[in-house]
Amino acid sequence: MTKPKTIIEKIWDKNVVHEIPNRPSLLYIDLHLIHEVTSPQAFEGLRMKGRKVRQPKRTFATMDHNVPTVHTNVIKDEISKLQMDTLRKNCEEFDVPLAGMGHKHQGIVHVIGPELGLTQPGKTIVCGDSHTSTHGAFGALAFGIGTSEVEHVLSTQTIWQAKPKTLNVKIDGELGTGVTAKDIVLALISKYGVDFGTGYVIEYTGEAIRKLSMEGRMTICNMSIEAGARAGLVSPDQTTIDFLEGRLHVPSGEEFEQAKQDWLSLATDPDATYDHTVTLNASEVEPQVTWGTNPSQCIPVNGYIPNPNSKDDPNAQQEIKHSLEYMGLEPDIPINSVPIEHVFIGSCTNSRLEDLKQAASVIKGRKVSDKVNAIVVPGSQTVKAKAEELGLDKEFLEAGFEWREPGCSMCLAMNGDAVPPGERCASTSNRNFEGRQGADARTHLVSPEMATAAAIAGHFVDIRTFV
Ligand SMILES: CC(C)[C@H](C(=O)O)[C@@H](O)C(=O)O
Ligand code: SF4
Repeated sequence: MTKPKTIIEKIWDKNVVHEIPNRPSLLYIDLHLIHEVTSPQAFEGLRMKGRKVRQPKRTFATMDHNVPTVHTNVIKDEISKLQMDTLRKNCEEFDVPLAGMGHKHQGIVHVIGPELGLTQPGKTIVCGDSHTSTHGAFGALAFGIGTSEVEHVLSTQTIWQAKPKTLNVKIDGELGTGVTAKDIVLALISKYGVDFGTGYVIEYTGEAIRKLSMEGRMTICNMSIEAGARAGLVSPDQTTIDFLEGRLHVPSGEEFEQAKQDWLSLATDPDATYDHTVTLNASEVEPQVTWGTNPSQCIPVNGYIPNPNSKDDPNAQQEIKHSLEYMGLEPDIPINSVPIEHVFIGSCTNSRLEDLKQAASVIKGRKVSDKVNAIVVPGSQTVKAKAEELGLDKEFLEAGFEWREPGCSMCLAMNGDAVPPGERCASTSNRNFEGRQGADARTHLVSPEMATAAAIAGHFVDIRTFV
């Protein structure tokens, strides 16, 4: 009998093209996603060496980080404009398909890959972007790469990669009402820290993961990188198949039936073992809010801002002190008493149709507080169009939210959508680092439901009692 394998090992074995003992292996890449920020030098490198893109059909580009989210054709920022113009020129010259600004499939790279069915189980997927881990939700081995590696993949369709260790993150139990995939991943990082995944590829297992929609699985895999992991994935099952069936780049008819069997056979074998396992009980997870400047500095919504003196270790004390200072927070106060000035619903973590539906469902005829600026930024043109078909745009607009064009937007403020210095934002994105949403901006990561509730109340509020 063959040795039982995890999905990670199965994909690895299928895609390795060359192995050298004790050295990284050469891995074949099935899909290379591209955006405007990390690709210009890579294409320039090809040009200088007189090379072509090896597999243009396995390459797909979009524009996301720099696109304006207000309706305009004019990009004021010189660098943004240059990056976008350069991507367009490069895609034309090298024959790479592009869903650029104005294209009906444009959107955040990690939203459109799955949406168009480019992301499929068993694929190795890379992109010059750390949140490429999102695609792992489909049972793909998907990870971020640097710009020099982007050039390597463009010219060879391969990458040198050390075989990863495997980490089983087992999440059993049932999620309570109002508690979401976002709360699971924040609680996980809060429990185990921002580096428990270092050196590993995570497989998320357990009954709570099985019950999640593909959108919820994407939210969790998206933040694998915030736990230090190279990638995070979920073994494919019927939920995966149902999501993919009928999508633009997914085969149909007989071919789909065959693909389905292949995909399901990739799931981790029952007796496979991992290098390490950690667990979380979903029934104990409460709605989460980050209070600090990394995603592990996180507490349940009814919790209190930590006091540095609660720690014995001087380094831990200093870390809390520093974060509190940046965040302008006093220790020991309830987080739900903290007023906010901004709400951002968007990013590759939480800007899919399901996220927007869930965020809108909290409104119930109420209005955004007059002290809060709240924006909703759909993850893609497709999400935007579908949301508008459902009338979600009107619900948000009537409540006092702004309804914007798709892109990364206030997740990292590269396109000019920024939180002003010293102001506070409840954000559905994945990073609360210093300066992330603008110079001296203060970010609190939450779920889409919690973001809407905060927009209406003007401060954090427990979604479970906000009826
Ligand atoms: C700009 C890009 C390289 C960056 C990343 O790699 O993640 C961005 O998407 C982010 O989220 O910080
Ligand atoms: S939405 Fe944010 S996290 Fe995602 S790719 Fe864009 S900038 Fe990075």
